[in-house]
Amino acid sequence: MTATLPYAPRAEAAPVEMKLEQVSRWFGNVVAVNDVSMTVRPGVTGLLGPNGAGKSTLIHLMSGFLPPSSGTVTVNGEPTWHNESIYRRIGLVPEREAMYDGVSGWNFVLANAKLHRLPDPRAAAQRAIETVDMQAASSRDVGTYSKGMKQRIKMATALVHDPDVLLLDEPFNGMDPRQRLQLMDLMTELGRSGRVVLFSSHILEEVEQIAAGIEVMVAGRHAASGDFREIRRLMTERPHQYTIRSSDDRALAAALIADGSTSGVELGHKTGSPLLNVQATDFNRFAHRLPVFARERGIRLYEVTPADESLEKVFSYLVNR
Ligand SMILES: Nc1ncnc2c1ncn2[C@@H]1O[C@H](COP(=O)(O)OP(=O)(O)OP(=O)(O)O)[C@@H](O)[C@H]1O
Repeated sequence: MTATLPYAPRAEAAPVEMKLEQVSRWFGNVVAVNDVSMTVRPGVTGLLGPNGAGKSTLIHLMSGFLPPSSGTVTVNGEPTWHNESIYRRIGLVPEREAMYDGVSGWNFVLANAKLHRLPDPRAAAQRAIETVDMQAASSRDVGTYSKGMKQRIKMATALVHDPDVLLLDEPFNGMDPRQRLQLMDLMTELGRSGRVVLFSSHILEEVEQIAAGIEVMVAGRHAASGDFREIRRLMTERPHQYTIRSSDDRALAAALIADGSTSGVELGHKTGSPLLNVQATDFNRFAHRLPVFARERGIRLYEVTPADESLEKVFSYLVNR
């Protein structure tokens, strides 16, 4: 993908702003998005959340292709739902999309340029294809593309009309490391040029690499918002559960209770062998004190395992704070 962007920067005096106000969306009894309010500004924003959190639904609501059950989504004050003038300002890269296997990449992008009724659809398609570095393969049928190539052609389709807002649903899925870096560069450039670039992911490290702002979604709700330092802090400051096996669990338990870096210590058994379940409230202190206690008391630590490190648990903590 090209390092220099062939698209003009947006005027700083009138920044693009996407606003969600108390947006909910339900499907029958399922509440996919629950009372979400947020403002997304120019630059790269990561929408982080576990599977099923409502990220795809939120992106479709933002794009104007899905109506909110309640609340509003606006771009600079104009509602996105069913608004043709706004469609020209938004580009969407969906996660799953039935692509016509028998159509060439070129024709796929060109068809979208025509749908947008661009004055010179061929020039627009050419520019978008060059931007994602797909010139060499553009005459081949989409059915012969790798997942990463399909992703790039979808990106070209979303860019063809030079949108102010680019929404990408899990864009790095199926990409190799080189393609991933190229896409990250392109997204960063688009963000720098004054565009709103929002992408979803369930991988914190991926989001941290390029997103200036992170919005966290869990179970349909907007759970947290901030830069990656704030989100990291929220995640490390939460109580941590550990399973410990040692040569003297009882003595270790007594020392930990007396110390105050834990809120719960419990002796237990798993598959016949004794263990200690610990809830550490002050993670840094606990990590520092545990080996000191063991050494002072001549206790051997056989195993210290985090019991709740799955991303789902971390996310659910953020929501239930
Ligand atoms: N068209 C639909 N009909 C019924 N339920 C839906 C529909 N779309 C989404 N849902 C439900 O809404 C919830 C949120 O789904 P959504 O796809 O938005 O989450 P997600 O965070 O994007 O997850 P994933 O990363 O797995 O796609 C899920 O419980 C899902 O089953």
